[in-house]
Amino acid sequence: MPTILGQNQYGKAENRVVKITRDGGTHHIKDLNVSVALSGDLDDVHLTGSNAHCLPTDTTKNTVYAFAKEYGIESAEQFGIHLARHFVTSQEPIHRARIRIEEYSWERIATSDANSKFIGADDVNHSFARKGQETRVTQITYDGERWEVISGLKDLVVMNSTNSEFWGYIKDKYTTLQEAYDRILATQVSGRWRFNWTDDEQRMPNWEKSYEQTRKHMLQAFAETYSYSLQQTLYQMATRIISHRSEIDEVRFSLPNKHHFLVDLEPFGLKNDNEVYYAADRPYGLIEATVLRDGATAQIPVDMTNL
Ligand SMILES: O=c1[nH]c(=O)c2[nH]c(=O)[nH]c2[nH]1
Repeated sequence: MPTILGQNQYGKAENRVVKITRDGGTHHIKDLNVSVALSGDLDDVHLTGSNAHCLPTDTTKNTVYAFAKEYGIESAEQFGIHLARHFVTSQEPIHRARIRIEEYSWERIATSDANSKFIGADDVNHSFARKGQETRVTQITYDGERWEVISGLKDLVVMNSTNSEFWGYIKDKYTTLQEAYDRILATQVSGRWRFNWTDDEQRMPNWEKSYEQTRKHMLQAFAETYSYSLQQTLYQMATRIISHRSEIDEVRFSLPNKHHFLVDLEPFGLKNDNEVYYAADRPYGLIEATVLRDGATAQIPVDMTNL
């Protein structure tokens, strides 16, 4: 049956590129999800099996990462224009390039006054929280006598662009992971904290203030901990909450390790000096733990932080 090839396009979708620009101790992040769609003189590719006009999608991916290094990412628009122009002007069969970019915004985590006395101002400029993500959650249980209030948040994405190492771990015959002495540490925080308020007669916490302060202490601990593992950072985040918020006796975190892998740019003659990363989606390490005030008993269900 005769058929006619209609509109067609191809390219690599959802290239997750993270570019860190280091201005002394002050780091700037551009975090993009870049999708490339090319079209042009591609009939033969579909009809005959000849790939003579086909620029591999793998190459379009590499171009995204190489351009991040070579030209930087001033804005998503500028970056997209650069890419689109490149594909159309460098490859004769490619007549049209459509670049779609989602940009994820990050804001700096304000660190505590106490901390800034000990470290230079430069040192606190590498910790970020992703904008517009988190959901605040709470669960209230009452049996006619006692109250249990467990509150928390989920989907708060945070990143330290330095001050994270991971080395000295077990190595067996299946271990390929390279030790890291300066890596990105990023996670999507899901946390729950249990209030010790159980009784109508006791003074009720100021829930709004408690949330705001708990969130603040948690973020400050994330930003201020020089980390040797996400496990260690988790413990610091929870401990900071318990030591500053007397109304909270138990904290549980579920922290996916959002891996950022350095892109190998050497095949393109470029040196990647800890600048251009591939933000991997899955699999991810999942680090979970409960931290208790001394004398308290664990009541937050193990699986609750995964909801
Ligand atoms: O902070 C980390 N903790 C781990 O347990 C772990 N495992 C791994 O492969 N990378 C990391 N990073």
